[in-house]
Amino acid sequence: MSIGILTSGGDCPGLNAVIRAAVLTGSKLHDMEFVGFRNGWRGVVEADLMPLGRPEVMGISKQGGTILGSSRTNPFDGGGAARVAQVMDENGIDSIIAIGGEGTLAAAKRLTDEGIRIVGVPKTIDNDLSATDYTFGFDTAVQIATESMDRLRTTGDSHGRCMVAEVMGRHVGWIALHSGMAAGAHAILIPERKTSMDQIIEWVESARDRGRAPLICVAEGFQLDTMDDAHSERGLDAFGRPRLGGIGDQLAPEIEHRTGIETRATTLGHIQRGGTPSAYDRVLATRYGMASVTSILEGHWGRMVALRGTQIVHVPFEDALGRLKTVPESRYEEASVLFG
Ligand SMILES: Nc1ncnc2c1ncn2[C@@H]1O[C@H](COP(=O)(O)OP(=O)(O)O)[C@@H](O)[C@H]1O
Ligand SMILES: O=P(O)(O)OC[C@H]1O[C@](O)(COP(=O)(O)O)[C@@H](O)[C@@H]1O
Ligand SMILES: [Mg+2]
Repeated sequence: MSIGILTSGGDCPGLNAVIRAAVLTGSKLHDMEFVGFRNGWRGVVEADLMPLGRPEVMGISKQGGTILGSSRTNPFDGGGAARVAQVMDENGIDSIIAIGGEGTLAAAKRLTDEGIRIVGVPKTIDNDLSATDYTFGFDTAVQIATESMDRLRTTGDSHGRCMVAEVMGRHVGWIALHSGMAAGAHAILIPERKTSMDQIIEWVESARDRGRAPLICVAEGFQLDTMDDAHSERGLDAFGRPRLGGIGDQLAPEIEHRTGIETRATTLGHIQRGGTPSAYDRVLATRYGMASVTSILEGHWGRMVALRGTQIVHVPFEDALGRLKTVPESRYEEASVLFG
């Protein structure tokens, strides 16, 4: 049995650990063979394949990124299910493990509905996919953001400055909430909760009045209550979505102007997505990779592996689509008790 693996959408640490685990489990225990599709769905529609045996996956679980490459290609722009079936047939590929976020899984669902044998592995650094408690990459991003804010604090303390740290989080504030709590930020600003400038100033001044150098953690998708859309000044991505980033730079001068505290903003950006995955992410990714092989053996087409508590389960793609896993109000209220 030959299986094709692809990684699609934005990368995150842990993708290689999924690939390694699937290849090792499948080849060791079940006599499966694997090939890699290069650059997500693009490699499928363009029949751009690479060998994926044990030598190719040796030692890669600690490597960031994806050895297969990624893209935001839509397979329906390149021939859809008919083309995918043709490429699989010509290369003797029985089924596909698609590792990706809600976009990748939406494409996978449409292809599965048309008879292509696909199982999914959820991927998002933002941790916003429904139907799974956690996705790999998130823990690493939170760790990097926390360490970065710890560093911003020492320099902020030295100069008595207000430091604004902008973290990833397009639609949801999980990275901001967790890293902001871990770093003891004086305010955490997330896309789920529009907030007024007056409120932010109150938190900043309260921290300053207690002799602290204020630290603000803001998710890139955060909006002030006066904004209609998330801040974007960098054009559109390949899928036509606004590239976010820069809300921290918007807030900093306003905070400085209104409080008189010298304020500096740092956008962490892709630093959060690069480099070696945390141990937690490697374990989760490895378990997902192993479970995806079970999915194939049991013919769970149109389903993805997911984490429920400590168990790996298999859920239909549609459970992960349509509705994002946002930060519940109660989690934000809990954190906000310590703001200011
Ligand atoms: N509804 C859809 N049908 C088919 N392809 C889709 C759909 N939504 C997204 N895609 C394709 O999947 C790609 C990956 O999705 P994207 O949102 O960029 O990443 P992720 O999989 O990480 O969410 C998109 O660029 C697009 O080409
Ligand atoms: O720079 P890129 O690749 O367009 O991606 C940036 C976006 O990807 C994200 O990290 C989301 O990625 P996920 O698909 O992993 O959830 C956002 O936070 C960010 O806006
Ligand atoms: Mg997406």
